[in-house]
Amino acid sequence: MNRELVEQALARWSAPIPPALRADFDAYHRAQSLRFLLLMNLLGQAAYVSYVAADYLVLPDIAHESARARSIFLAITLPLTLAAMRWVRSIHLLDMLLPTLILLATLIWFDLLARSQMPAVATYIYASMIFIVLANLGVRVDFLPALGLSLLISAAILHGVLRLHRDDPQAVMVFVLVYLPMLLFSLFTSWHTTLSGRRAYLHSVLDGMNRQALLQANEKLHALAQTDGLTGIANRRQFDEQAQLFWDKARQTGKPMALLIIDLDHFKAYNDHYGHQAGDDCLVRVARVLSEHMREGDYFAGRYGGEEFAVMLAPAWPALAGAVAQRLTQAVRQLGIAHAHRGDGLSVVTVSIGAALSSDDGVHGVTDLIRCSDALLYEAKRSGRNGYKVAPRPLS
Ligand SMILES: Nc1nc2c(ncn2[C@@H]2O[C@H](COP(=O)(O)OP(=O)(O)OP(=O)(O)O)[C@@H](O)[C@H]2O)c(=O)[nH]1
Repeated sequence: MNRELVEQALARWSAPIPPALRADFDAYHRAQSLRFLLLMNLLGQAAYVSYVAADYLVLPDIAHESARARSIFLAITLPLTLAAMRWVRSIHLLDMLLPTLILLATLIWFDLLARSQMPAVATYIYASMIFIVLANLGVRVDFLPALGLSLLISAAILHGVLRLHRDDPQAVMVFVLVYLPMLLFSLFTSWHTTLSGRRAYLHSVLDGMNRQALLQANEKLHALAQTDGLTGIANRRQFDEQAQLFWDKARQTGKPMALLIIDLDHFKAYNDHYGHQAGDDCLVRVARVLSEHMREGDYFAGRYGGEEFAVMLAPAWPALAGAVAQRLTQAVRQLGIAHAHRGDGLSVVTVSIGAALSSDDGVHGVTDLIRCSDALLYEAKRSGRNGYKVAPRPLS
């Protein structure tokens, strides 16, 4: 979703929901408002039924009829409400359930009042205000349909009042004067509630976008902090973390790990003759060989620093470490990167490797392992380069 669209919608006073977000808006409101709508409907029905007590007090002549009508009303609307809240997916329909039932309740109530001969009817009609207030307070999502239903409820109330005060226009006028502010107040409330609902939703979309962007930026930063900028493989920081993990696992499983330190041979001469940029390209190609060389098993390749790389594998034994070191030296040599100025008779870029194992004598931690690999690398260099040394038994 386009962030600008959401911001534009929020900038408009009516905060319209962009079409692309409507389905999500409905789902959001269903989750937010379903419980409220259910409670409002149940409370409304409970209040409607409880007015039977008032009828027995002030309109005893229609109290029985009222009790029957209200009971029938409840018998229909209660299961209907529960079923609608359970099965109806559309939050718009659920939102309109309460005003619709209130319209029905209004019609029934005025019909009952019209049958009563009690003088209290003239004042009791003012209780009808509760219908319009409740209808509008219960609205969460759609103001316009709520407005339509409010007008219908008001028409039903006015029709009932006119019927009861057929010969008393002054009483009708007083009722209307009292009723109108109540109607406007409750309409304002439902307009404000629905507008706030849209705004809250649009803000939640923006918050979600912000969180997502932050998450992505964090992931990117994390990757950058762990990756070597030149070669794209793991950097020293990540290598150190992984070395400790490899070490811990080796101790837990009792199976040794191997650490291979890989150093380019005569790389200073390469840089001096082919230039620093060519030196960088050479490092990138060697890094690719190391990182792509083995895909299965616990294998980890990183740039250790400068023209030095490191590879870890687990579990590892001297023979396996030797075999991997041999394959790696061979693979780099086979890249065939021309190096005519190394001065030892060879004419391509090669590497020397020192490989130590966690099971070697005197190795008690990652630092010892690195020290041993370094010492073996030094031996490999001294033995003429383009080769490897593995402890405890030199293989070449
Ligand atoms: N192009 C390039 N060169 C680098 C980079 N990091 C280190 N080097 C170079 O690698 C060279 C390493 O040189 P030395 O440590 O003298 O080792 P060597 O010439 O490879 O000799 P031996 O290791 O004994 O075979 C130096 O010239 C560094 O400048 C890098 O990121 N890019």
